[in-house]
Amino acid sequence: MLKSINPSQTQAWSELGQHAEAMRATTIKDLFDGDADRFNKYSLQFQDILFDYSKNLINDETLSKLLALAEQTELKQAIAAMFAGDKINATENRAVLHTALRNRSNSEVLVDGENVMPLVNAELAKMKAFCEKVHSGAWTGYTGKAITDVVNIGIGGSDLGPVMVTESLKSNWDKGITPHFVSNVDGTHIVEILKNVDPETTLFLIASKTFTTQETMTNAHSARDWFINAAGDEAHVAKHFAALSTNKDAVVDFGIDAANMFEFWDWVGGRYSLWSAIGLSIALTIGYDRFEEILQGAHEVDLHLQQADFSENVPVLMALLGIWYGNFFDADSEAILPYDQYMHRFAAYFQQGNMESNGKYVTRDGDVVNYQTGPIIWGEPGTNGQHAFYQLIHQGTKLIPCDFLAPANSKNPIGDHHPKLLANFFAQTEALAFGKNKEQVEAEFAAAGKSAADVADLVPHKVFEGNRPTNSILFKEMTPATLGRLIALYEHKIFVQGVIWNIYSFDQWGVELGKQLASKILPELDGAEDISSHDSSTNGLINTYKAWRK
Ligand SMILES: O=P(O)(O)OC[C@H]1O[C@@H](O)[C@@H](O)[C@@H](O)[C@@H]1O
Repeated sequence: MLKSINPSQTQAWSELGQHAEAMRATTIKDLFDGDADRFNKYSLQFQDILFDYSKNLINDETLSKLLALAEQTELKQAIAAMFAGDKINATENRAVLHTALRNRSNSEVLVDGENVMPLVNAELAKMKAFCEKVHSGAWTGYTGKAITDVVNIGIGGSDLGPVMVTESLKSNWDKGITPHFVSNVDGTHIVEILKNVDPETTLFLIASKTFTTQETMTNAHSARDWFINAAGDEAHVAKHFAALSTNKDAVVDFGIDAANMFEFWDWVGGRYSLWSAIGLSIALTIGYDRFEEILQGAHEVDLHLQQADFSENVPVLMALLGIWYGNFFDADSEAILPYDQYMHRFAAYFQQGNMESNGKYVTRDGDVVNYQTGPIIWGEPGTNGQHAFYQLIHQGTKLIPCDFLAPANSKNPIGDHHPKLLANFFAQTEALAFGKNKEQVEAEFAAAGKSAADVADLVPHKVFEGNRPTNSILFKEMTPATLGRLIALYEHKIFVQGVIWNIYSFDQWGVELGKQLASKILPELDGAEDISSHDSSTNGLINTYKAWRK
């Protein structure tokens, strides 16, 4: 159990409040003007990743107060508790040990007195053996052909991680397997995927921690019906369906052989599960060895979180910077902007990671918080975002701290695409920080031969205030290990913030009410009679749907 400490009642919090007032009087530009060494001071290199946080509205005093907040909210103890297998997910009475899944040192990790590493290692060995069989062609479909397509059926944490990782590592798809992902209960999703795969060469992975999720079970049954219809015999299911789950009974009830089940455990949260059997679609697509490299990269970050001084601890700094803007400057969202087309689902992945983890309004004591918790996360790959929503980041009325991410080396280095891409990354962070003031705008007009009087009306529209904070995360190139590191950095940022905000980051009760109401409404959609059991809006929507449906 983590101790409940109200961060807003710490000394550091009140000092940060006063300090934020003082910092409003300065700008990022002033801070750079006053310190030629600012980049060296406020950037860190972790393995092949450069984390530059110098373009933030912070100075040494800010950092020392933020670090004091981490200390006063007992972050160090919380980190130790998580890695030790304490049941820090108290509302579900569970340990939080996605870190054990990637514990490449194989040191003992105890849950209820039992070392879980033998379980983890056995499941990894099973995944490895399965990948080898599929890749070598030893595992065949019902007509003796090798598998060419894998369809992962899952939603939320059983979908977003595998989608994001396989897309990010698309340059490593060299095993002859094409992955597909079905998540939405909208029949369109599965129907469109099934149009492109051949039952003889397709393997379905039913990915669900609980194996009860409505969307996944509905899609899994439709896939099974489609398959049996083509194969003509239920006995062939064994060669084409595997399950990734914690719920063996439900897997067997569904008709999947227990031998084709890849297991994980209740101490793995759904949105932290890509490191587990849920990652099987990843391992099948890029190869098991590369999957292990992802685990290795993440493991390095796990060690870094535990061992590095907080002043040099990348995830801790990322978390503290988020708290600085969210709690002391009222920022309510953060943008994640990867300048890497392969990372196009990275922001979507961390939408779940952040918003399901830290979208909580009660403290660990059950009291309503008196401060902001988890930010809204959003983002699209650069440069597309530049031509869509950056206008608001540059000149809107909202403060939006942004993370810019990019590989120094492209997997597709054609022509001058990559220098152009990176020039945009660098230019955007520069423009956001330093802007363009009135004098600069006027000077530009003057240089173009325009008189001050003629352009006076236009000038305010062309001024960029600047002072928009960004982090820059530059890495050498996208490799499985690098991706593992990047994901783990963001995961731990979320954890650190949850500790400081005194909330439970590893439950997700907020998704339950909608599920309950949907199962109540579903039978009401049968038949033609009008419904009157809800409020007038819900009744009106249901009854209009019934009247309109063909
Ligand atoms: O993996 P299963 O159990 O199908 O859950 C899938 C998803 O369900 C949602 O309701 C959330 O709770 C997510 O955290 C979870 O990842």
